[in-house]
Parts: sequence; structure tokens; C-alpha cells
Amino acid sequence: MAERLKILVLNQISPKGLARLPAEHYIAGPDIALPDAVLVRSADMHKMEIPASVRAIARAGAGTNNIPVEAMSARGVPVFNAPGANANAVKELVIAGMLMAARQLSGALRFVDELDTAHADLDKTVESGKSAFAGFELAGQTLGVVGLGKVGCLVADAAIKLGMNVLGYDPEITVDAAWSLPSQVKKAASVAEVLRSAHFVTLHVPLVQATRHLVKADNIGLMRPGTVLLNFSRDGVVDNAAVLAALSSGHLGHYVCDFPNAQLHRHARVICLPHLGACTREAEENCAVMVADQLSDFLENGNIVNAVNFPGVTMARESAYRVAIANANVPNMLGQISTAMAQAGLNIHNMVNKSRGDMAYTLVDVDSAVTGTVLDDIGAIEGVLSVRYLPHASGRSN
Ligand SMILES: NC(=O)c1ccc[n+]([C@@H]2O[C@H](COP(=O)([O-])OP(=O)(O)OC[C@H]3O[C@@H](n4cnc5c(N)ncnc54)[C@H](O)[C@@H]3O)[C@@H](O)[C@H]2O)c1
Ligand SMILES: O=C(O)[C@H](O)COP(=O)(O)O
Repeated sequence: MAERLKILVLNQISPKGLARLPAEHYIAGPDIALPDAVLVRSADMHKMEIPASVRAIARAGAGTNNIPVEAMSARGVPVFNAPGANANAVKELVIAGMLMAARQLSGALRFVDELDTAHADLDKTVESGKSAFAGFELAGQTLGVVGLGKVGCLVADAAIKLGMNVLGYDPEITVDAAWSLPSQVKKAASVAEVLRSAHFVTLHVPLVQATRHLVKADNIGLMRPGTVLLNFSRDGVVDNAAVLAALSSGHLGHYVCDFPNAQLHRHARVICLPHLGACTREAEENCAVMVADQLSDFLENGNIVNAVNFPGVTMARESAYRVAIANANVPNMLGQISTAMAQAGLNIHNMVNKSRGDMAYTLVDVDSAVTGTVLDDIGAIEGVLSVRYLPHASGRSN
């Protein structure tokens, strides 16, 4: 049996996903030395020493801010994620969060929890106490959605179906996302416009330098008094000190989030969940299956689907001998790679090359077996970040 590929698993991954990496070809678990790849959810990999043996990182979810993506790019290592695979789960929790705030459900549940149900006046106590939890309805309210990607679009669509008005902002919305939005969704020109106009504001952006403290002291005052702010993106997308000040002044109605933190812990108008957005059976399975398939296709065939730092590149196998090369996106790389192959007497059967930003990726199928010397020669070309030889494993195909 050929040597099995080793996958280091850093978080609990749905068994349905792990089953896509059959034991005949893979060994996957939490204690794997010199892994070929890492499978992860939210484990923080920034301080981890990632062995040189790692050829890919697969995030069974959307956000990749827990992964040192730039450092991996410099090593020619793709970081995969699972776009949209958990979006419905997040959408449902955002709707739940809006309802929890609008109907004061946390306080109401606490009130019921503290009732003396054996008391003869139980009914009276319930009827007199309930007025403290009178709320308002979502229909007719305006929801502002910042970030119209996989989650934001589903939230906007659900809110329209609930009778809300929806205003969306995303300076880099994709054509597909724009097509998926109901026509009733209005386009905002800035975050400020969303904050000024909405009764509810929900954030669905990745945490990157540009989105850190997207909602902060400078702009939180633009919100209408009593606004409900929802953050199911990442803790760092809002400035918690500014949220606390706005809650204390009464300007912010509620803050609903998925990220417990010391500053806002136990605040009466903070509804905080323990990072539950993607924690449904369906989302966990979808994410795990999607990334396990992407990972195995990359490890076995070099194909790249849904990497956040590489172009998408797939090529059907027409030869048993494939070389996969990640390189800097600079002139004459292909010329040097094909020259090295020609000098070794290799005939190129098929080839595909694509770039994305500074990264380029090439798959080359050749007509005969490739020696270690050619691979070393290609690896020595300035700008080549990684080279892999992928002879077709018997019985496995793409
Ligand atoms: N709470 C959870 O469990 C959970 C689950 C899934 C995703 N998330 C978080 O939500 C984020 C979004 O998820 P997604 O699946 O919708 O990702 P996505 O990549 O499909 O969408 C993100 C969108 O944000 C937009 N964007 C980026 N910067 C922006 C800015 N400054 N202003 C407005 N829009 C901006 C992008 O153009 C993109 O359309 C993830 O990166 C992750 O951090 C959390
Ligand atoms: O970015 C994501 O996909 C979510 O934050 C989910 O994180 P989890 O996989 O740790 O639940």
C-alpha cells in the first residue's frame, strides 16, 4: 500500500467530512507528526509552529482570521475554506437574535426561571410581570446589512420575507451575490448610511485590517436611539468599549453577538452566544464535507477549489504524471518551468496556469515519469514557492 496522507485535525470535525478521507489513503487525527495537511475550525494557528511538511490548510467554515494566511502564501501553501456551507445556520441565528432583542426574550426567560411556580398567585404574577417584557415586531422595521456575502445575502432575503425593509452595504459585492438579493433590498453608499438609517444593524464581514473596529466610537453615535446591533462576524469587528458606552448612554438598544468578552459580559442589554453561528448538524456536515473534498482533490490531484489565497485551478487528469507548482506572479516563470522540463526530456501533455494577486499556480501533466532532479531544478527557480509531484495513485481519479 502506498504511504497514507497524514491530516492533523485541530478541532472537532463532523464524521461525515472525515469519512471523505478514507483510512485506505489517509490517516487523520489530533496527534499526527509531520502532517501533509491541517484540518481546522476556529483553533488559533497564529502562534502554532506549522511544520514544513504541511502542503495545505483546510478551514471547515468561513472565517480564516485564525490562520496565518500570508505566511502560508509565502510558503506556497493554499488555505481552503467552505464558502456558504454554514451561511444558513448563521442566518437563522441572526433572525433569532433580532427576535430575542425585539421581544426581550432573555429577560422574560430569566423572569420565568425565577418564578415560584408553587405559589397560589402564579397566574397573577405572570400577568402583572409580563408588561416589563412588551416588545415590538420586526415587520416594518429597517434592517441594515453590512457585508453582502454568503451570510449577509441570506439574512437580507429572510428579513424581506419577514416584512422588514432592508438596506445593504458591500463595496465589493460579487455579481452572483447581487443577483441573489431580492429586488427590494436598497443599496447604501457607506457604513455610515446604514448606521444612520436602520433600526437593526447586522455585520457580516470578515475580520481583516480594514474591518477591525468597523463600528467604533466615531460612528456608533450615528445610529438611531434604540438601535439593535448584531455581530455574528468576529469580536474584533466592533469596538467593545464604544458599544459599552453607547449601551450605557441608552443610545444603543441592544448588542447581540456570538463572541463572549470581558467588557460586555453580563450587561443587561447584551445578548451573547458562545460562538454558535455555525453549530448546527447541517452546517458542520456541509463545511466538513466541502473542505475534505477540496483537500483530497488538492493533495491527490493538485486541483484548487475555494482557496482564499490561490486562484481556482482544476485540470482533468489525462496523464499519470502531474507536477503542481506555486510561484510568484512575475514574468517568465512558465518559460523557466517548461525549459527545466524540456531539458529533462519531458513532454508536456497538458498545462494550466492561473494567477490571483501575487500568487500564481501551475498544473503540468507530462507524458513520462518525473525524476527528483527535475523537481529540484524547478524548486530552485527564483520565485517558485512549492513544487509537488503527483503521480496518479492507483484506483484514485478526479
Ligand atoms: N458566528 C459564526 O459562527 C460565523 C459563521 C460564519 C461566518 N462568520 C463570520 O462571518 C464572516 C462573513 O461570512 P460569509 O460566509 O458571509 O463570508 P463572505 O466572504 O461570503 O462575505 C463577506 C462579505 O463581506 C464583504 N466585505 C468585506 N469588507 C467589507 C466592508 N468593509 N464593508 C462591507 N462589506 C465588506 C465582502 O465583499 C463579502 O461580500 C466570516 O468571515 C466570519 O468571520 C461567523
Ligand atoms: O467563520 C466561521 O465559519 C464560523 O465562525 C464558525 O466557526 P466554527 O467552525 O468554529 O464554529
